[in-house]
Amino acid sequence: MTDIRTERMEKRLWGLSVPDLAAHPTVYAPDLLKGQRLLISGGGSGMGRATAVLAVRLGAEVMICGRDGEKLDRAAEEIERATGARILTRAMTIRDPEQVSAVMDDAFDELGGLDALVNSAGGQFPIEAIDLTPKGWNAVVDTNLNGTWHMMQAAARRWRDAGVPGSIVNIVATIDRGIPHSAHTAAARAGVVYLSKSVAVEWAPLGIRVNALAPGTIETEGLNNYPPAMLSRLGQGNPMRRMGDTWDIAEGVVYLTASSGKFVTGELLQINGGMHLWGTNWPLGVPESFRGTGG
Ligand SMILES: CCC/C=C/C(=O)SCCNC(=O)CCNC(=O)[C@H](O)C(C)(C)COP(=O)([O-])OP(=O)([O-])OC[C@H]1O[C@@H](n2cnc3c(N)ncnc32)[C@H](O)[C@@H]1OP(=O)([O-])[O-]
Ligand SMILES: NC(=O)C1=CN([C@@H]2O[C@H](COP(=O)(O)OP(=O)(O)OC[C@H]3O[C@@H](n4cnc5c(N)ncnc54)[C@H](OP(=O)(O)O)[C@@H]3O)[C@@H](O)[C@H]2O)C=CC1
Repeated sequence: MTDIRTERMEKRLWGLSVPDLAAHPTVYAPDLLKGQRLLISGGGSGMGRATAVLAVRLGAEVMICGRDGEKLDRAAEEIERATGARILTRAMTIRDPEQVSAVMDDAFDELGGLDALVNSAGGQFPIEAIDLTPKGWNAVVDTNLNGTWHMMQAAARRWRDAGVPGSIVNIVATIDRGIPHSAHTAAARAGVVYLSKSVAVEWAPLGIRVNALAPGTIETEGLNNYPPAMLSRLGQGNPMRRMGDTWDIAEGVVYLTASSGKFVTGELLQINGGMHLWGTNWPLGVPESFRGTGG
């Protein structure tokens, strides 16, 4: 690890900044998304913000939403400064269907329609499943499963009513071997994956494609929600033995939404260094019974 990276990690400045993202090389042609309109939940930080930067760099118009209006405005200002592109922001929670409906109306009105919805809003807290309270369980399931569903259905209804196609990408998590110490989110994300596969079939006649993207451990400020014990082992929980970056995810989202993905629906794209095959994170530390077993 370089000294600069160590310093950034110690200051808990995870991941690529907006200027980094604005200058990052991309495999895509500059006008790939010209004329496309995207709504990105959780677009004020992390993977959602990286996707917003890549999308505007490729010519798209973007609205980002999340709970913290100041965070969204800060992201929009940084993006304008770094790329010259103006994006729209809306403070809301995906957990409230009425707020979801309002943001979707705004996106369709103010962007003049919508081509793609990217659901990057979500999160959880590490806990041993046996200690979960009903309130904690409900908070995580309501955010990650119900909230994502409200967004998906609200977009799909408007595409159906307008008789136009659309595309949805749901950012989930690597769930193939469960997520010990995060069973609540594993359950919710598994729900989103199979929800996505189900409506990919139901909505194909409407011209709506629905895909999921499973990130592994990705360097974002979201990691500040985790205990230092986990942070010191970050990146070891996959066969590539490193973290991914938000550009890995942003380019994956664009692959699925752009014409490159026009024959892809109901898919789960894993961008995780092979984490679905080997490795665990144990956010609260490796339990005694699993020590020395190689993850
Ligand atoms: C997994 C692999 C790596 C993944 C990395 C990432 O995803 S990076 C991205 C990560 N980014 C994020 O995760 C950011 C987004 N995450 C969030 O916004 C929240 O974590 C949330 C969605 C889970 C809760 O939303 P909310 O506003 O409804 O929450 P609230 O605060 O009102 O709590 C409701 C109840 O939940 C419980 N409880 C909560 N925290 C803890 C805890 N630490 N400990 C124990 N329990 C906890 C508690 O029961 C609480 O009720 P109480 O006892 O207070 O009456
Ligand atoms: N980083 C990683 O290693 C991994 C991340 N993930 C998941 O990927 C997604 C993106 O994460 P990442 O970019 O790392 O983390 P961030 O915490 O940076 O992004 C999550 C975003 O979701 C928004 N959000 C959370 N709850 C709500 C809500 N109820 N309504 C609207 N917006 C909400 C947050 O904004 P605000 O606080 O303003 O609402 C935040 O911008 C999340 O679902 C995350 O859990 C999955 C596996 C690994």
